Amino acid sequence: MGGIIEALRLTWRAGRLHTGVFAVCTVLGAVAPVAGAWLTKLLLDGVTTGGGAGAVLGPGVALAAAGLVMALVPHVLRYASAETGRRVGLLAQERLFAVTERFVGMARFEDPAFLNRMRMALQHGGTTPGVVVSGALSTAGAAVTGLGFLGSLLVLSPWMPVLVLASAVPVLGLELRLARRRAAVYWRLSPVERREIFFRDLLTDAQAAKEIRLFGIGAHLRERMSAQRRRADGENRRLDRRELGAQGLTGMIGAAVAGGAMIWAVLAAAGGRITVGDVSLLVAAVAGVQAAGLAVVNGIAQSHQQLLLFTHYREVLAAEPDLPVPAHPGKVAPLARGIEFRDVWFRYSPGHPWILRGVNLTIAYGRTVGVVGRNGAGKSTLVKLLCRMYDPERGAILWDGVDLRDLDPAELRSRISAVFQDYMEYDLTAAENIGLGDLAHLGDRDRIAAAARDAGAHEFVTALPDSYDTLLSRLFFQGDDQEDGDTGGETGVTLSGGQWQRLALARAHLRAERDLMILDEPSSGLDAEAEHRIHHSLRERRAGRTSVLVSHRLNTLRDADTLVVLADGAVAEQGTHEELIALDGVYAGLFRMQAEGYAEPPPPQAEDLLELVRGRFGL
Ligand SMILES: Nc1ncnc2c1ncn2[C@@H]1O[C@H](COP(=O)(O)OP(=O)(O)OP(=O)(O)O)[C@@H](O)[C@H]1O
Repeated sequence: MGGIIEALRLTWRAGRLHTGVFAVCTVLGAVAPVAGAWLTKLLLDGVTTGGGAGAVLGPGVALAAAGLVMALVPHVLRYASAETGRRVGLLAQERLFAVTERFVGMARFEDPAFLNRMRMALQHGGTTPGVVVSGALSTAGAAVTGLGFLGSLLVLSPWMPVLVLASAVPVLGLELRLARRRAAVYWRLSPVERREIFFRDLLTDAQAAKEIRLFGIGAHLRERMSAQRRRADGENRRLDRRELGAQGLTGMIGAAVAGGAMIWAVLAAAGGRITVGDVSLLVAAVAGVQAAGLAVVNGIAQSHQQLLLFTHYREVLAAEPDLPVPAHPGKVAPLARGIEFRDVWFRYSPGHPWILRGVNLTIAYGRTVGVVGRNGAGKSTLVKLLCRMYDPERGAILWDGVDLRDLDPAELRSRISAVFQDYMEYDLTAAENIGLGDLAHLGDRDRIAAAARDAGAHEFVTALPDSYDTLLSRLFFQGDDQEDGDTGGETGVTLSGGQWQRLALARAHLRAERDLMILDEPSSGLDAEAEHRIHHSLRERRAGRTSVLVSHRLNTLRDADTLVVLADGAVAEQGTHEELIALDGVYAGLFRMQAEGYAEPPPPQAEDLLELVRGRFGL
């Protein structure tokens, strides 16, 4: 019931005028057929009883008017219904995405069950209200038509309406069962369809195209995509067959009732018990009641099915926050003392292994902390916890002594600038790619260019065809949003990996005056010269600022105030570069290994080369 009320409320909010037009047209469309049948009877009786022109003129004109209404109403109804659908769809989508923005952390976006529900909510949240409203209105309209015809039948024979109504009861039961089954199948198929979409996107993705071609996995992926489709088709086919059987049965019941009524009417007319007009009325009434009954049943069944699917939309809207936020969170003051990890334990879910097992770490105000560790040691996890994308399971992270959980997450993030390891590449212009780092400066070209200069991006951006206005995408046409979608135009350009990374850095630089700068592998894709230049500018910008740097290139972290080595979920070593080298532990080992790797190898001897060639060609 709550679902119906919410669906109706959503429709009303989306467009009162269209909902009103919808209702009025439904009533007109419902009354017109009954009026038409009665007017036809009056007309025929007027002709057969020889009442003259006066007896047929009135019903004739009224019949023409009813015909006009019946001709116009479906078109207006279709428009009102489509417009209501569009408005409700937009409103429902906006509400859904507003809810996802309220999720403070990332866990929801990594939860397959939630993603399934979200997909169902997106698919049905916008359509259900329209279907329910049109279902309710057309059910009400059909009920009016049906009652009108039932009354007409009652005038002709008392048992006829009972017979016709009785034949509708099993139909309703069957349709409701089918509706429930269909809703259950949709839910069951949601992950299957998400997988199919995944393979479909992969097969048309420019980034994936290289590997797909080189590894020759196109047919394999296509088969996996088709397998998902076949599975969904199989379930839908079974359902359609059930529906076919059920509807075939109900159709036969309806035809038998209509045929019986017709025979009775013809015999009654032959016996002189009813007039020719009565026969016409009876035929129209039986067909009308049956059509109305079917419309009522379909309306109820469809609304029932849609309301079952609508529960996903309601559940997403009612979803609890993923991370608790106090009703009156504390203000986030500018960082003055520092950030402290106090015995932080973290795993991604109770089913996942512990990633951090009691991390104790202080990031003092104005200092740079470099974080080092092997792949999977938990460095990026630490960074995400620092931005409160997740909460520690035990222990706490303190901002000047205040637990992050007691602070307003949006305010906390407004004090942080970051380049994540998996930074975004937005299919937008170069200026927007940088400007998104600080929306307040999205239109400030000077600041954007300054941030680009600091990140070593200005030169290549100004060399692009439209400089900062160049669209960095091969998915859309330049200026796509102003032109017709398929008229073509200039395609955008795409950047190299290192160039994208510089843009991500520029985005972070745009908000560089924030209290904390986090750089997770900011130079992994840069050439040696760019890396050198960028680290030089980072060093200058970082001076006196609090920053956390994560990198596997240990020489870029050498001058950090503190180096922290993460191993086995905890801080294994901590100190300056010199202290850790003197300690001769994990860091010293890693540093030596890299230094040796960078050292010039001895020139190969002729004998070595010969050996290599022999080995390669099996000589
Ligand atoms: N969203 C996630 N859900 C579940 N496990 C995750 C998630 N993200 C990371 N992990 C796991 O957490 C561990 C630590 O990952 P993390 O990305 O923090 O490591 P890292 O030290 O940054 O590694 P790298 O040097 O390779 O970047 C890994 O074992 C990884 O599989």
